[in-house]
Amino acid sequence: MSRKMLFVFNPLSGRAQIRTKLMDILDIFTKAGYQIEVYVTQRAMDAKRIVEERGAEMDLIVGSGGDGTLNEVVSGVMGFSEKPCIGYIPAGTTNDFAASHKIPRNMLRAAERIVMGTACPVDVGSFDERYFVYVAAFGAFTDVPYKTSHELKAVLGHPAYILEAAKGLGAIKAHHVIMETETERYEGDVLVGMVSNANQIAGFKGLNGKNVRLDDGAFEILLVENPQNIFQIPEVVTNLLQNGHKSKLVRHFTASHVKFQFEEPVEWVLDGEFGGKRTEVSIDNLCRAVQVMKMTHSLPKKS
Ligand SMILES: Nc1ncnc2c1ncn2[C@@H]1O[C@H](COP(=O)(O)OP(=O)(O)OP(=O)(O)O)[C@@H](O)[C@H]1O
Repeated sequence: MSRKMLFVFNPLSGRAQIRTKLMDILDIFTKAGYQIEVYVTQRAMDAKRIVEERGAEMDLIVGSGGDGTLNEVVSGVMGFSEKPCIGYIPAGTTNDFAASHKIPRNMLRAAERIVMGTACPVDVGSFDERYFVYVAAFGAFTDVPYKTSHELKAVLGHPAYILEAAKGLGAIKAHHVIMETETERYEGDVLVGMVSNANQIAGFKGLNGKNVRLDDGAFEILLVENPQNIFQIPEVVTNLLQNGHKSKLVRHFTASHVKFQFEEPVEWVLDGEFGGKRTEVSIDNLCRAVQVMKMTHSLPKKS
């Protein structure tokens, strides 16, 4: 009997390249013996809804789009007691999740790896009643991915983020934060905070350490403290972009559970999408909560 697949994709993600790849992707899945049900998302939260409605019957759920679409697919399966495996074909602008998990950006190669791959456990973050697959963040520039228009991303790709970030330069402000993990307490004024399970965030590799384990039940937490004067800014930037260079203003923690408190509601971003405003939030690492299809051995290069 053929296996059932739900294939959900965002037609607008990134540069909308799915339009020229769709036939070949479906061909790869069909040849691998899948009976495919296809859904084209029409708006935000559509991917999560369709996964909740149809996912329980499936052997495999494949999502294609940016990190926001993957977030919805994963959020959709979290309610199932027996979760189907997930496959992911990156089609967004930065594709941080794919980079962290070594999923190829080439859509056809990613599709081949789904059908030939092995189900590998991956941690998921719970953020109150929501979920994230690689990062929950607040503060300066973290809103850039969802504030940048699809039209600009389609034309410029990643540089569209830099243009959007430049618009926000004048509005940077620090938040007074109390953070508690299972072992540590921190209080201070913070420009940017990131709770992540990733090797790449917003296109930057190694922000939260090198070779981060993605199935160990632990988050890497980064807090950038408010510089006392403008002369400290280059030091902070060097620390963030060059792994290994140390700055007292960049603090790193590791934890499975973390709670944040702020003096006023602060906007959070989950996997590049708006995550709501919170004065308090509780974040937990759900160790190995989902299985994602990945290649555990290398494929021969095609001529
Ligand atoms: N047909 C659609 N029209 C408008 N928005 C959509 C549509 N389908 C999905 N969405 C929403 O668009 C948002 C962003 O999608 P996604 O992350 O897949 O792509 P992207 O923004 O191009 O990628 P990236 O985050 O890498 O820039 C998600 O919240 C998703 O739910």
